[in-house]
Amino acid sequence: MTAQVLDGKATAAAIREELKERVAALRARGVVPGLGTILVGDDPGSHAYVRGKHRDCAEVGIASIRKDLPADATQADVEAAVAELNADPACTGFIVQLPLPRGLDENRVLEKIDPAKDADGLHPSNLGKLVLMEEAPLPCTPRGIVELLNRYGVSLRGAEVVVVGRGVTVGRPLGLLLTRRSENATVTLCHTGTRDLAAHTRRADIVVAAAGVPGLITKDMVSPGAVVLDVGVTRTEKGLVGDVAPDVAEVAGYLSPNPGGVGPMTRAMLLTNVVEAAERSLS
Ligand SMILES: Nc1nc(=O)c2c([nH]1)NC[C@@H]1CN(c3ccc(C(=O)N[C@@H](CCC(=O)O)C(=O)O)cc3)C=[N+]21
Repeated sequence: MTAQVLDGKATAAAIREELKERVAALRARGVVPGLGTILVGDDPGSHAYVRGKHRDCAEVGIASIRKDLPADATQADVEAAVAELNADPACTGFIVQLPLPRGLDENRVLEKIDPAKDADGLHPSNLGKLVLMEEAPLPCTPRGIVELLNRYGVSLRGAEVVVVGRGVTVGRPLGLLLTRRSENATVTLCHTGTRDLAAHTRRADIVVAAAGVPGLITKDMVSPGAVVLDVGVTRTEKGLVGDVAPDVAEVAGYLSPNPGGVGPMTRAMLLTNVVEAAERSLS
């Protein structure tokens, strides 16, 4: 048996096609959605991600505004760039590319974003709304994971989901998303302090690997037919390596690969957040 691929690349392309129509409808009513990005420093990976986001915007008709700051930018410089995008009417949503260079306080920067323009759903008041189950922009990677499963008809209702990784951008918000009444999954959030990781993953209907540890999830840790999503990425000399060992495909029922899985979905959800914020501004 070999797992069916949860193709994030193709699914994201289909979502972009749908967004094109929504953007055209907004433009017809005089609203041009605009995504801003703030990028600090010269990490090649971060530059590649930001380039990709602007390319996606061009494809669907979203305007984009780019603010690139040097590696030696101060906290005040970054916060000033945030203030400019908050005040810019052409920017309907924006992100601060993470991680910021050492010495800059990410949480203090994220707090300065206008929550109504928070395209990443990472402002503390939007994360708070997720806890409160109030409507708010959702973090892009967790939302992309749920969307990918929905589009392949993988049911979350009552499913045992093991999330590996407790990061603020993936693991923690994903746990909150999956336990909403609309998803109704049962979530176990595992992390580096988990005593017996394999005992948890073997019981799971769905395993989400978002730890950033290359090859962490091996074949023996996955129940036959389970759904496995590889979210973690590590840059090595041999290229990008995910958290899921390749032979997991021999036992899993569905596998979201990396690359080609959740990464493109994350970008598609960023565009979706920008379009939704622009739609909300009309109603
Ligand atoms: N404020 C902020 N928001 C983010 O959403 C954010 C961030 N900072 N910092 C970094 C992480 C990482 N991330 C990815 C997005 C797309 C791919 C993606 O499309 N990857 C392609 C491959 C791209 C390649 O080859 O490098 C794929 O998986 O097929 C990967 C990773 C968003 N992040």
